[in-house]
Amino acid sequence: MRFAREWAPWLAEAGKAGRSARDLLAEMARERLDETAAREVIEEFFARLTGAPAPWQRAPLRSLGKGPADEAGAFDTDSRMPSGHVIHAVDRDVRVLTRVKRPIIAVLDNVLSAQECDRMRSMGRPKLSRSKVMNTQTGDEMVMDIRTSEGCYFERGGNELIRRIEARASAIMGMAPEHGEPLQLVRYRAGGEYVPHCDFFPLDSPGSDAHLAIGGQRVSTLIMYLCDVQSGGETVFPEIGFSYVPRKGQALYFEYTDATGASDPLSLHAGAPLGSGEKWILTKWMRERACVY
Ligand SMILES: O=C(O)CCC(=O)C(=O)O
Ligand SMILES: [Fe+2]
Repeated sequence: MRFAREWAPWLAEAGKAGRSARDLLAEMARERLDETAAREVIEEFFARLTGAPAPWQRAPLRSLGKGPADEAGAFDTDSRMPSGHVIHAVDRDVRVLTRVKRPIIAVLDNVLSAQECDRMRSMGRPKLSRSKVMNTQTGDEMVMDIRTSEGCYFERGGNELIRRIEARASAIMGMAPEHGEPLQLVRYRAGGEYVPHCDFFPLDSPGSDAHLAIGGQRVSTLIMYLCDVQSGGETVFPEIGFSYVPRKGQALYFEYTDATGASDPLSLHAGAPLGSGEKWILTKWMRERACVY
């Protein structure tokens, strides 16, 4: 392919310098190259010259404000979430309590009323079944020990309450509701957990393809907490030593995929084992494009 040949000398230099695939993509984007074409060239370069897949997800962990990640413009973009201490989320003023710069995280208060939390739990209770996770090889959803909880989905726009919560989530996350996956409800019981994982689909796993085809990569997550938790059950970000203790009506927003499609490995997170009682969460994931199911 002539196009790939033109880029070959530059790619060879970049490869020797150990630059990551996402740095290369960001530079090609600045040169106004079509993103799909650029990704193909990068994939082909790594396959031919190194015999390995392009290291999209193996970006080294760098400190903020220093190093090639920032030169390439990665992760120094502003959050999609509106700025300011209060977000006017359609029918409710949501207060920002805490922000983390990388990975982008915000702790949000007053996202749901106590009655809304209770109603979502009672709507979901009869529909619960064991939670599944994606098999990275096949893309199938499977029950696995790494996620010990029960859950269900609510059809998008399914009723007035769901529409209200979806509109609020969309305002908080700065993405149109059509980019959202259906809301997912999860209940953990004592001992239940979700071991450390990233919410974005790994680009080097064949199982991701079918999921990426629906609306592209996941870009951000909003976890809404439907009850207080007595012990354990924190949402933990082990790479940065950050831990959030669930509080009814609050939410945790985090964002991990930038405009070039690069996803931040520092967004690794977990639902820590629950000590006693129950933990209920309601989650909205946003995709790069409108998701059509
Ligand atoms: O339970 C939690 O605190 C985290 C849940 C989570 O990460 C997920 O459902 O993807
Ligand atoms: Fe997650």
